Amino acid sequence: MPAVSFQGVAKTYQGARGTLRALDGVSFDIAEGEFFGLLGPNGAGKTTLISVLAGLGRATEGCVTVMGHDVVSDYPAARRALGLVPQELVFDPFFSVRETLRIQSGYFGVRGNEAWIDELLQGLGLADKAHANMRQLSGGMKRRVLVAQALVHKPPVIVLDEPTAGVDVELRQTLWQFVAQLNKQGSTVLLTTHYLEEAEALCGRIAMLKAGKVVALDRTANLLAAASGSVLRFKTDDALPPHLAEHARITGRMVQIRTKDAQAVETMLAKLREANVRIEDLEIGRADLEEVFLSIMQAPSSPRTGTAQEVLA
Ligand SMILES: Nc1ncnc2c1ncn2[C@@H]1O[C@H](COP(=O)(O)OP(=O)(O)OP(=O)(O)O)[C@@H](O)[C@H]1O
Repeated sequence: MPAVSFQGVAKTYQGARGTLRALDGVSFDIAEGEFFGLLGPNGAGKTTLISVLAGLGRATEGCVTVMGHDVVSDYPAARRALGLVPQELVFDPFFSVRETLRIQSGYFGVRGNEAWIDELLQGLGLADKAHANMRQLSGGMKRRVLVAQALVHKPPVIVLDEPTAGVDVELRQTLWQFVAQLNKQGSTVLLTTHYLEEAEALCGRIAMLKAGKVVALDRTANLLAAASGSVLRFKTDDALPPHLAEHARITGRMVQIRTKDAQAVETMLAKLREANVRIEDLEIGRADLEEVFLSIMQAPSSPRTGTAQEVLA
């Protein structure tokens, strides 16, 4: 039995400009114990898919289960199997951290879990904040409480919706250490993030969504291996001519250009010289997940799974 199963999931919204298909036939399974990444640009449908999974929104078509429980017909069991760390920070400001966690436990009918609450506070670096009122906490600390709150009932499936958006390096490390440990102990993790280096480091398998459709789904290692070729990285103060700039990823002075092979590197360097682009700190490296992601997102839309090679060719 998969930990999570999406079968033919579609979701439409009625807007001023007609019907929007936010999810369009999404089907995939996440096995028990996987650390699974769900990636996609803004508006791809990630949050919509997670809302359907957590029973916060209904799919227009299709079927979703968590640990075998249908999220509509068997909602309480499906919801209990899930620990959702939402994007937004919403708390009652008058309770302390420990009270907040006790109340959440009560919501799931869990009692006598003080030892686990202590473990959560410890693991998330909140031990000295147990008695602090929620309104006294910084944004980063509140986010830690949000994670603890999602885990009070020891759910077998943990869903993290962009948990590190705008949080500092220390919290990211605490969070990933803690979640990685839970995953090692058997928890299934579904993560959405815009930080592709996090997804590359943590996720065993990744699905990429684009305009409501799954456009890539494979083991992270296979996605990276399929991105054969190299990336030319250098710095420059000069503007690239448009015919070169359109193939480049430019971040300030840093330029990255994907090339197929060694011959293509030579050709690209010759073209840069010809265009009088002075380059500094030249490096030739392997494509990372960000490169893979961008090539897949730029490819013409047609759903493909397990065939990133074709998408990138
Ligand atoms: N309640 C709603 N009513 C109408 N349209 C909506 C609603 N919620 C989401 N949408 C639309 O559905 C599409 C998918 O949105 P969604 O929030 O799921 O994307 P996302 O992948 O989570 O994006 P982001 O990375 O920005 O969080 C978008 O076009 C969005 O504008």
